[in-house]
Amino acid sequence: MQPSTEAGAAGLAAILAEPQRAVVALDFDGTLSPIVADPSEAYVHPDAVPTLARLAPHLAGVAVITGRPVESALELAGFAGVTGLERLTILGHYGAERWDAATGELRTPPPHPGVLALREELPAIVAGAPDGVRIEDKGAALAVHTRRTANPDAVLHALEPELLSAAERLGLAVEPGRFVLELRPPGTDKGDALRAYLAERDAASVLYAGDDLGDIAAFDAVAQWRKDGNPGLLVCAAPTTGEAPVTALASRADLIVQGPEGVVALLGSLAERF
Ligand SMILES: O=P(O)(O)OC[C@H]1O[C@H](O[C@H]2O[C@H](CO)[C@@H](O)[C@H](O)[C@H]2O)[C@H](O)[C@@H](O)[C@@H]1O
Repeated sequence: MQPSTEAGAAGLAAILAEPQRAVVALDFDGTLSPIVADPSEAYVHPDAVPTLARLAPHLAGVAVITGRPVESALELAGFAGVTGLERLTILGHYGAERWDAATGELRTPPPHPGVLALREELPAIVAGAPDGVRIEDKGAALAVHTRRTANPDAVLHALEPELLSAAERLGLAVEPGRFVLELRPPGTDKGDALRAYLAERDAASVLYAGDDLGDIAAFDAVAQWRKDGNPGLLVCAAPTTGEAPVTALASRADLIVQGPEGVVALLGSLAERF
């Protein structure tokens, strides 16, 4: 798998030349985990964990940067206690939460009062919505999903004004995604999470792979990292559901792969080079 851009080729070359200074950072849903109708029924690609376990020991670190709570990613993927993943970090809730395999320590933010209030209000907001609308209670955030409705785009669009107004009133950030609108505490995004992780690992190169709107901030962080003279590789995991890829990712990616299958194949091809 060859990057289609010079910058991407330089990023890949740097990762291969000095893997012990490279960070691989990955989104979860749509990137390691195939998109399914019900978030609670998500699963990781069957080869994802073994492939990461082969790759990670050669690297400065591997981070899963996700909108999910850490515990959800841990439970769905079974990352804990896997030999080879001792240097894995999960940055959940867009970086507000953190778990390190090395210590098993989970750091969670205090509850945001806006989320506590929204939890009470949200059932009334979605009460008149068509069948198939689901509230996902993520603990530190709440998301409204429309994938299971007859017209997911239109239903999300119709719910948007009331959700945006609740977010503004309660001091929450709005995080759009694939047939989902999430209301969450402000203050961090995947770009902030990635920048901090790269600095902490003293990384000299980075590969970031993502598929959804929440990953744009991480793409921005890698773009800035490259402007600062550091090599990086941007990978877009194109949806395998028939949905269009996120333009802001696909148009800037050095490499476009097909969903988690393609991401895992890429990671496997890297592992084989070390
Ligand atoms: O940052 P991510 O790891 O990509 O998480 C973003 C959101 O992903 C999940 O929703 C998405 O995946 C679901 C399961 O495949 C799918 O049903 C839904 O339509 C997608 O939007 C998750 O449920 C959210 O909490 C995450 O914020």
